[in-house]
Amino acid sequence: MTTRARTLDLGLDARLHALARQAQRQADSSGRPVVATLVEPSPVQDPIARFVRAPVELTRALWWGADSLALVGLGEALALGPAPCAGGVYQGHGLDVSPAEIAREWRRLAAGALVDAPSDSPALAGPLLLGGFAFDPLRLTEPAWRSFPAARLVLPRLLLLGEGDRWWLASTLVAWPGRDPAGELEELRRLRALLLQPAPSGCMPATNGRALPVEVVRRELCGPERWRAMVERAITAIRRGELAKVVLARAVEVSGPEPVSVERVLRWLAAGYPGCTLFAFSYGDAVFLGATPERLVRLHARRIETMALAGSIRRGTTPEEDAALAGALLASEKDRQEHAVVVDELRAALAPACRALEIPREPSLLSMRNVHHLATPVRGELAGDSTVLDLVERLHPTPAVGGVPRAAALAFIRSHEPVDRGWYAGPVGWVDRSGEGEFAVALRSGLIRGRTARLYAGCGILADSDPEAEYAESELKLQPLLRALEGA
Ligand SMILES: C=C(O[C@@H]1C=C(C(=O)O)C=C[C@H]1O)C(=O)O
Repeated sequence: MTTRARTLDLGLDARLHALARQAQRQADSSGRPVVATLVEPSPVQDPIARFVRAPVELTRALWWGADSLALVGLGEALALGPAPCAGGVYQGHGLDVSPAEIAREWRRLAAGALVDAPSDSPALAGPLLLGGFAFDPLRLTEPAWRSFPAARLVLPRLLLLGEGDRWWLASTLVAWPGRDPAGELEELRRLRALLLQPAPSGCMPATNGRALPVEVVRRELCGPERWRAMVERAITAIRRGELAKVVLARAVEVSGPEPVSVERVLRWLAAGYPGCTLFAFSYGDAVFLGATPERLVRLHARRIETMALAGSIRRGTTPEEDAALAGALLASEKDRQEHAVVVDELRAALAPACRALEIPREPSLLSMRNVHHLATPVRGELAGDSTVLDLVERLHPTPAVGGVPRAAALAFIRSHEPVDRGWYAGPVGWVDRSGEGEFAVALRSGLIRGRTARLYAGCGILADSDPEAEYAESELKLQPLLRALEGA
């Protein structure tokens, strides 16, 4: 057994070496960086354990979709987006890099990539970017978001990929023109040795437990008074015809005497919100994470899938009350209108990029542990050669998180919301080397740094919205993370 394992390792090492040399030759002759990835089967992994137990100074990413695709990115072979200043901090974040610009850069890199993969590995097992974008690149000014720039898509050195019970490991290096690849190879070897130890088991129960056990202090960053004033201003602007809909968000900060257990938060969310996409990005000293019900866009086998998600109501405490509330949401004129605005915008944004769009006429109900939503799936077939990043460029921000008209809504949010959204409500996801992938809207999310977690939630505002009711709705949307932190 030992001999076999050693032979296998030596074989892998030789293949990595050969790949690095070939990449270096290609980089030297083309004058451009060349990505090289080696894919191998992996034992079954616990994605949350892999994410949280890697050294904190490493860039780390986790994506665990409702369809059970799991991706864990560790380390950074390369990052696309604005370059950081000293200490990994982004200053004067005006540095806007759009999804389409990232798409262009990625196309070039992916086209020249060298991949050594077993024939039975899935197409997306290879070089792949994981990351996301700020909600509004023009607004990123608060120090809380200092390690999260307008855009950051990372090509991890190590990528663990799981589909059902099959797992793969992709090890990636980048050969730079005129540079010796030995350093890159060495770093990759070091990480493999460090990270591929079996994860210690039995440290953490699969569910339960509070992430901030005692004496949790809650601080409103946009309390009821401030919220009311902001919503009333929005209603006035809507009645004046300056905009049709705007989504306004608030934030709370909770802190305790000890650092937040990111592992507990993730396990709580995974157990409580199985229909949602679990995501987490650890950059510098902060982790942005959440469990979102909202897909921004998925591109797979040239099929586009997105959804309109808008219109919300609380869950009932008895089955009868719950059914009555669901019925009331489906029948609510206001929520239907709020929802239709999103469907119309998705249709308009996607029509130029699609051959045919399938959109049901009636919304259906999507129910989470804390809320019911109105949802309409939107599907189509890609007409041109757009990547999923180009589709993100077309769609973000949808009126489910921005508003209509888009520019007026963004301007309103920028000048009235007291708290910088950072990556909340921005697109987060992944793109593979063929340009396919998936992005979600980073809702039901929070930014965790040390002992403090900052949580966000928002609501769509129309002419006849009621500030108190919307405040209560935003409180519902804070529940998944609040409960994870404070206990149920
Ligand atoms: C803005 C959020 O949610 C969005 C707004 C909704 C609404 O106004 O009904 C529903 C779902 C989301 O598209 C949030 O969760 O923070």
